[in-house]
Amino acid sequence: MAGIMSSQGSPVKVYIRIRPTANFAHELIECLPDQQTLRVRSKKGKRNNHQSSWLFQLNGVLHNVSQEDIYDGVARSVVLGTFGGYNGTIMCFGQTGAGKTYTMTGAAETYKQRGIIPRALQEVFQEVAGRVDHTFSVHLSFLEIYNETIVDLLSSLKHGKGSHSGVLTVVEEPGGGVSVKGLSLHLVHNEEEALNLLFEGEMNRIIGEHALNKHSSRSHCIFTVHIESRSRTLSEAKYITSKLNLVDLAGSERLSKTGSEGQVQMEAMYINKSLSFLEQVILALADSRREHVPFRQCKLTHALKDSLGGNCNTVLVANIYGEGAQIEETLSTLRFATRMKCVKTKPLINEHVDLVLQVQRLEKEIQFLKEELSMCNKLTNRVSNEILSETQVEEARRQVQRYLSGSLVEIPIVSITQIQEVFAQFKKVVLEQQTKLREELCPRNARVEKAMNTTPFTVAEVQGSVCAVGKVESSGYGLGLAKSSQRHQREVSPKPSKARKDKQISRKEGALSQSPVENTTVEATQPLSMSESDMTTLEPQRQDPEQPQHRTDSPPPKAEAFEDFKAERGSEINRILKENKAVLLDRTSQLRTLTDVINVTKRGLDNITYELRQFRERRQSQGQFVSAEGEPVMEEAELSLLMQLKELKNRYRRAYEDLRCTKTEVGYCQHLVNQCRTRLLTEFESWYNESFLLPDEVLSVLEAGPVRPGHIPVDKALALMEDDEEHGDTPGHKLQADSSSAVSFYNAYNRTLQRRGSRQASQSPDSVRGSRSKINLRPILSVI
Ligand SMILES: Nc1ncnc2c1ncn2[C@@H]1O[C@H](COP(=O)(O)OP(=O)(O)OP(=O)(O)O)[C@@H](O)[C@H]1O
Repeated sequence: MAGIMSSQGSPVKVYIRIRPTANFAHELIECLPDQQTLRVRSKKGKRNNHQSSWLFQLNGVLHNVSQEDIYDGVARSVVLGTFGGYNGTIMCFGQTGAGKTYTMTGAAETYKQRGIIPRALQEVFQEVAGRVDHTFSVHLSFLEIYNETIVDLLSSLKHGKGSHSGVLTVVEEPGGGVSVKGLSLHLVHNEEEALNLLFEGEMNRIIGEHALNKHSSRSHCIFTVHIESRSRTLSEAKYITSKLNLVDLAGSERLSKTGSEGQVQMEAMYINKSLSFLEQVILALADSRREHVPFRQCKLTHALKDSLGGNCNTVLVANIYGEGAQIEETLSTLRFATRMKCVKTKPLINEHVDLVLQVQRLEKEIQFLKEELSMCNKLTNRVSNEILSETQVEEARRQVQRYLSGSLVEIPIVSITQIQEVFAQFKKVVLEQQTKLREELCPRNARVEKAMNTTPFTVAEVQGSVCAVGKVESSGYGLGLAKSSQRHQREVSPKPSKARKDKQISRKEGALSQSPVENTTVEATQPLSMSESDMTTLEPQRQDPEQPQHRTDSPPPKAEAFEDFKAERGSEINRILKENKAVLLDRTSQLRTLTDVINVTKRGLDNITYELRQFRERRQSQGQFVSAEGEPVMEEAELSLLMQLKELKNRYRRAYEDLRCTKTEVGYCQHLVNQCRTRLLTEFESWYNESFLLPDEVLSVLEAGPVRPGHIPVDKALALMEDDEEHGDTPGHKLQADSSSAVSFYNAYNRTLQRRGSRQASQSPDSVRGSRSKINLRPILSVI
């Protein structure tokens, strides 16, 4: 048993209660105004020659005091002390008939005159009902010591625990206390049950009749209330117990006065003897020099051992007569009371540890520590042989879902395998979200994609099937060149492009003045791939006055040709590009707006958090208001801030989610724009080369092969011509002979370029530069 000492030692409190009488001896007994001192004078002074009067100072002199006031003034604090874990003893001592039983039990006939015991029982159960944070168990026992024998006054009742049929004996307990072995303990749940037991025990008491008292108690009685309380809120295994001993001692008597005979006389002898031992014990306890206290001399002193010299709050009520006839016994009682006042007890809280609960708690802790250790080992060694069951996997999935939805604050870590599963579940969710997002985005960009898909320049087409030369695609814009016959027909088309017109004029002029070979030579000396300076200036190619006349057959300036291309041949891809750019612009602007919203919301969140922190700090320094229900009370302003914070957090989350989606859209649109831009440039280049740079001979060879003219770099195509000339063969013959292998070569070459081009297109528009030919596309890029 653990104990907490309330003080170094507290003296026993002693009160005097005077039995009311019509013949109060005012000349002998005087209650002084302090209500704590009693002056007693000796009758005629014949026995106490040296001193005719005595002053007895006690804790209170109670004269003409009601039963209620006696309880409040004498007993109440002791009763309440038991709920703090302190044992308490209230004891009535005095001459026979002086009012001990009246004080302790009261007059059974009148409710108003009920004594300390019934009032204490009422108080106990009121407290039990009021202390909802604790559970209580209340047991009662009731014994009498009659002729030096301990009798269980409740042994006739069933359901008492601890009783046995043998002799009841006082036994010492390990903590220094005492208990009565074999005494029955009765669990009671309410005041009524407790009073029933009290009355039952009272009925079993031995009552005798003599001259001074018709209903004289012939025994010492100890009514004990045993209280055990456990906290409902604290899960600790600790609990407290306490005992309230309510002792009604048998009255001292002078046989000459009581006129007792026979049985009653013998009882009186036992009573007087035990009271005499009690006096000796009190003398010993009051004398600090005494080492030995003779508690064991009789059953009464032994049973009262811890009430007198132990850890109790002890109160003694000394009952006296107010009549002159009993002054000798009154003096004797007052002397006993004065000695009792010198006795000190050491009240302790009776705190215990519930061993069963303690073991359970420790087992739980050991289990927890084992798990923690195992986790630690796993983390350190990175070892995990565990395989999760389906239920565990499902649990991990549910935890991740709840965590993402916000209904779970954190996912408890159980094992490495569980952590891995949780990550796997997170990955699953992310992938699902990605797919969903893509599906959501697709309809928005379907229009653009559809347009892209309808155009002929798909990767599959480039890499796989190749259109016949001169074949014009059925949908979208045409690509490649028409057969030379058709080309000539185009010359008379109602609206020839400017570039085409230049080319036609130039070709016509060349045809008049130059042989095909010369013409080819001129073409070869002219830069086939535009130099950087050419493209940077974007100036139309001026004819050098020093150069021969045939130089007039020069291609139109690229920038100009590009404008023509966009207006005609490349109009469809150009339109798509424009649309994509518009969508991109729109999404970028949305992104900017959302970023602004997020930044503003974040600033708002920071401000409110700062203000809330100030509120909290102020509250900590000034104290927390608490409502009647014990709930912390918040100021209206702080509450409003909290609501705002919640709202802002929601807004922030929504905006962030939108931002994420819009960012993805922007990335996607940017990709489409890049793709269109690259394609426009690539096709322009092919068209330009074929329209203005490749000689008709090469074109005619290409027309016959499986590759489209636009897919062969112009310098390579011309190189074919040069090779043929070097070998002295007729160009037409040689080209036709070698065309299949050359075209295969360039076809493959072209595919590689296309693959690289499409890769670069998805990266950046600039990276397209130089991928297909040496033509610098930067100026055109800057235009589009
Ligand atoms: N303060 C009091 N007010 C009214 N009646 C009292 C008071 N004290 C005692 N009496 C009455 O005196 C009578 C004797 O009292 P009581 O039985 O309590 O004495 P006692 O000290 O217990 O005697 P005993 O030691 O013989 O048992 C009873 O009838 C009781 O009602």
